Amino acid sequence: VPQLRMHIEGFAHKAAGHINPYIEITFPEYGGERLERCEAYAAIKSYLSASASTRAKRLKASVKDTRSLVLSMDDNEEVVDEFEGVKLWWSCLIVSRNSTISLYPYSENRRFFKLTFHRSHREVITSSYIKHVLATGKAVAANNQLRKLFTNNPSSNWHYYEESKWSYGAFEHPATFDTLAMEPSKKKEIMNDLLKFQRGKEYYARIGKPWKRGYLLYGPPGTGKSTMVAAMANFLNYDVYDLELTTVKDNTELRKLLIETSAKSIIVIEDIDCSLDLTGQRKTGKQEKDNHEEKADPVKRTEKGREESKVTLSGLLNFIDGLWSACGGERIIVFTTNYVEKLDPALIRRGRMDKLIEMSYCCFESFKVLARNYLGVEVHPLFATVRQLLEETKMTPADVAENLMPKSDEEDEEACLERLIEALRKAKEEAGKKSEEEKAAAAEATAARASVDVFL
Ligand SMILES: Nc1ncnc2c1ncn2[C@@H]1O[C@H](COP(=O)(O)OP(=O)(O)OP(=O)(O)O)[C@@H](O)[C@H]1O
Repeated sequence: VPQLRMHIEGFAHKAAGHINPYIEITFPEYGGERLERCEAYAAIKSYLSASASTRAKRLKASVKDTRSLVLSMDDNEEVVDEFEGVKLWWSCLIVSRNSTISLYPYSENRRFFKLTFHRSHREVITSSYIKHVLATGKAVAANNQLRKLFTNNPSSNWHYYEESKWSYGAFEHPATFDTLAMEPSKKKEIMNDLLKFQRGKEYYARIGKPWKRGYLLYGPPGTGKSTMVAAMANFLNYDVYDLELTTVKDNTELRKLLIETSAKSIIVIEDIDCSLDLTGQRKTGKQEKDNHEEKADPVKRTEKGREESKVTLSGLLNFIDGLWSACGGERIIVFTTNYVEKLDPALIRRGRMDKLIEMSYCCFESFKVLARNYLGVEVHPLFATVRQLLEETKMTPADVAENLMPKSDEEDEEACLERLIEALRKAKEEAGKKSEEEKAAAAEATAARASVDVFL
C-alpha cells in the first residue's frame, strides 16, 4: 500500500483539482527507478479483463493456453466501473515512442491505466476501491495461471536433479465434469463433495483433522478414471501430482516426495494394484512368508519381474492418515484401480479413503453426454436403439466415444450413430457367444464328473 500511495501521489494530476472536479490516477506498466514492471498494473489489468470485458466495446484477445481465451480492454478504450455507488472511469492509454508527454521521455511505446473519479470520492477510492481492485485482480490472475502436472523423478536419479524431486509441465487436460460421461446424479454428488471439501478449511481445523480427502476410483479400463481426475483438477483449479510408485525406493523417499507437494493439489496414484503389491492377501509358501514381512515395515516387494522396492501399504497409509498434517492442507489424494477386489480392505476402510467412486460401463445418460460432445446432438431417432442396446450389453465410455467420433468430414451424425449401433450389436453377439461357450464348458465338466462317478 505505501508503494501504491507513492504511485498515486506521483502520478495524480494535482493541478487538475483546482479547475476540474475530477481526479486522475495513473498506473504505468513500468515504474520505479529501474522501470520494472509494476505489480499494480498487472493486477489492474487482470481485474479489468474479468470485470470490464463485459462492458468494453473493443477488446483484445490473447490465448493463454489451448483452453482459455483472455479478453482485456483494448488500447485507448474506456470503461465505467462502480463501487459502493461511486462511478469511476478506467482507460487504457498508450504513449508512443515519439510522444512528448513528459511522463515517459525516453520510452518506447508505454501503456498505463488511468483512473478518473470525482474528487468528492477521493477517500473511498484511495482507501478501499483500489485495494479491492488489486485483490480481485490478483485472484483473477491466479485463476488464469497455467496449472501444472508434476511427475516424480525416479529416486535413483535424485542426485541429478538438485533436490528437485518432481518435474513438471503445463496441465492442459481438457476434461471437465461437463464432458465427463457419467450418471448425472453421481456426477453431482462428486462435485458437491469436492466443493464441500474446498470450502471446508474451518471445518477441518475444528475437528482437528488435516485438510485432505481421499478418493478411490475403480472400474474397468476405459471407463474414465484418468478423465475423472482431470475433471476434478479443472473443477477445483488444482495442480496434479502424478505419483509413480514403482520408481520410489522406500518409505522415506515416499515421505520426501509427499512433503514436497504443494497445497491445492491432487496427488494421483494410478493403477495401484499394478504399481505395488499392496494386496496383503495371504499367499502360499515363500510368498506367505514375504507377506508377513509386508506387515512389518519396511518390506520387500516380491513379485517376479519387478524391481525391488520397499514402499509399503502401511507407509502409504501413514501419510494418508495425516503425517503431513503439519505442512498445511488442501490436498486430495486419488487412487485408481481396475480391480477393487484385489486391494487390501485396510486401504478401503472408511476414514482412509473418504469416498469410493465406481466408474462403470456406459449407460444411456453417459451416452447422451458423449453424443453431445462428439456430435453436438441432443436428440435423434436412433437414440432409442442405442438405449435398448446399452441396456443389453456392456461397452466402456472409451469405446462408445471411439465409435461416435466422425472419421471424416463427410460422416454425419447418423453415420456415426449407426457405426455405434453396429458395434453394440457385435459386442452383444460376442458376449452371447461367450456365455454360450461358458455354459457348454460348464455342462461338459459336469458330464465328465458324472461319467467318472459312474466309472468309479
Ligand atoms: N466417462 C467418460 N467420459 C468421457 N470420456 C471418456 C470417459 N471414459 C473414457 N473416456 C474417453 O476414453 C479415453 C480413455 O479413458 P480414461 O483413460 O479416462 O480411462 P481409464 O478408466 O483411466 O482407463 P485405464 O484404466 O486404462 O487408465 C479418454 O481419453 C476419454 O476420451
